[in-house]
Amino acid sequence: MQSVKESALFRPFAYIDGNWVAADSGEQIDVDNPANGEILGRMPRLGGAETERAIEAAEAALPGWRNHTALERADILMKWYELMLEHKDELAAIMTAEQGKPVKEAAGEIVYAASFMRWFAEEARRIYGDTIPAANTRQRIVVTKQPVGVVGAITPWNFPSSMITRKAAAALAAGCTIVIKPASQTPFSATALAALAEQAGVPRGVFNVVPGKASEIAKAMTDSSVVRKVTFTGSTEVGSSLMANAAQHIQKISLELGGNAPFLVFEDADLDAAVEGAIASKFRNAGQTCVCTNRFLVQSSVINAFSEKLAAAMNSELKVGDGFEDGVNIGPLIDGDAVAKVTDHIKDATDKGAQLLLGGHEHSLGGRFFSPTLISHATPEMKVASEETFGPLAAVFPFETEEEAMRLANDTQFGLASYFYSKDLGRVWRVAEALEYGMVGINTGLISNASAPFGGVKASGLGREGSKYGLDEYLETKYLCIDLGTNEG
Ligand SMILES: NC(=O)C1=CN([C@@H]2O[C@H](COP(=O)(O)OP(=O)(O)OC[C@H]3O[C@@H](n4cnc5c(N)ncnc54)[C@H](OP(=O)(O)O)[C@@H]3O)[C@@H](O)[C@H]2O)C=CC1
Ligand SMILES: O=C(O)[C@H](O)CS(=O)(=O)O
Repeated sequence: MQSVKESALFRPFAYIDGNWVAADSGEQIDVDNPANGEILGRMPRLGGAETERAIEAAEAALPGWRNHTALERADILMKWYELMLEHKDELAAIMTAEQGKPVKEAAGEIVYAASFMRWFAEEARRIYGDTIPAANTRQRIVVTKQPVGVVGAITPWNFPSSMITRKAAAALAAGCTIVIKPASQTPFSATALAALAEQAGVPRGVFNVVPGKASEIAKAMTDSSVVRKVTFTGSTEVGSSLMANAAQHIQKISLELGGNAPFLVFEDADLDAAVEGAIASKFRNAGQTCVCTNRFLVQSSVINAFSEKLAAAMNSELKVGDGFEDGVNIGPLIDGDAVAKVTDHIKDATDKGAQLLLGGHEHSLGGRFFSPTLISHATPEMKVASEETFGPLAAVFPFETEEEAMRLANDTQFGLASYFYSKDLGRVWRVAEALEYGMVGINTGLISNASAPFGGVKASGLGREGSKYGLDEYLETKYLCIDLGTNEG
């Protein structure tokens, strides 16, 4: 396989108004490979001035883009979709090199990322309005939908492609233009998408990528009255700050933030299915997803059987290593801070009485590799109960009754994803309705897809991405009141 850097999609430049540019200051970001710490490449480190220029370009491109027909926008998104699939392996290799996830998983993310292009290409042609019966014969009431305008987006490192397309595809389908700041640890996946946007015929200025100084770029976005919508995926603390700053110009805002997902196993669950779902929901991206299970809550009568089955599955199914190595399904964590956080959560739990059943330490490969870890006898006093680990740590907490399970599951500031296994129909409805989360996986550990509304409540964010609801985030509703006058002569 050719070196990642030899790919025509490997673009060490920002992308503004259809031009590939460096930073005004000449500054660059060193982007390393999490598997070995080697510098993969350097990306321009842009600041506020360049971001303002990108916003101007997006503003200039807006009339032309919003005046394309929905079919024309849909066709361009479909071309972009086809190009992503055509270049799936190149895009996956770039992602594995900068983010670390196993290349098969990276290819899966490219397919997932592309699915948002297809989904919103289809939705673009179904942006409907209403006519509403007026209270008198002179008037006609009409409701239309129009694009909000220029969008500012900031995206995370853990899904470097799909977190961009989940926003950009919806924005462009609605007729908006967009300026995107990718995570500094994974900017090459973003500029690779820009290279394909060009080939797909996305007009200059419609899709812009500004890697660089997060605070400065974000400030340029929220200080601008031209930017009418800010959309963010990342930590709750950053999301909260963006929401406050978006108030300056009453910008619409969407936030996909942190999580603390419970995974409940009731006594009537299919334990083998629950273990399969546990592996899927806990260890995807080495546990570095906001919808990963953070707490396994297991009814006492089945906790030993579940824990033994989960330990056996982790032992036999999980292989740690470089994401380019065949058979590896647990890559390195993104950086040293991530390793330190997992280590801290494990030590805190065992110091407070948790029992270590598997792993518990950095992997023998060293660096950012971490052994998948299982602990039992976890309690609410432990950090892992209230903080998002964002790594390969499975913590098992016992409960006795359904009521106790609900109390434990909802005892968190977060409300993004949740999961539970039960075959009792009455319990399925009671628990699904009682869980205070935006998303509930029932007898499954994998819930993410473009046709469903992804998002959370409480400290996990605002708004939904994907599904028909994801398009509404980029539309304004306009009410037309038409007076036909009298019909006397
Ligand atoms: N709900 C969801 O889908 C997701 C939620 N998350 C949550 O985010 C956390 C980990 O992800 P992580 O990427 O580290 O989160 P961060 O919030 O640190 O980073 C996310 C993005 O925000 C940028 N950023 C950092 N500081 C600021 C700032 N002060 N103003 C504006 N933008 C800023 C980053 O830029 P730079 O890289 O240059 O620092 C990056 O592009 C976890 O809590 C996780 O749960 C993460 C991914 C998805
Ligand atoms: O950032 C994330 O964690 C993603 O939203 C998770 S998913 O959409 O791939 O499930």
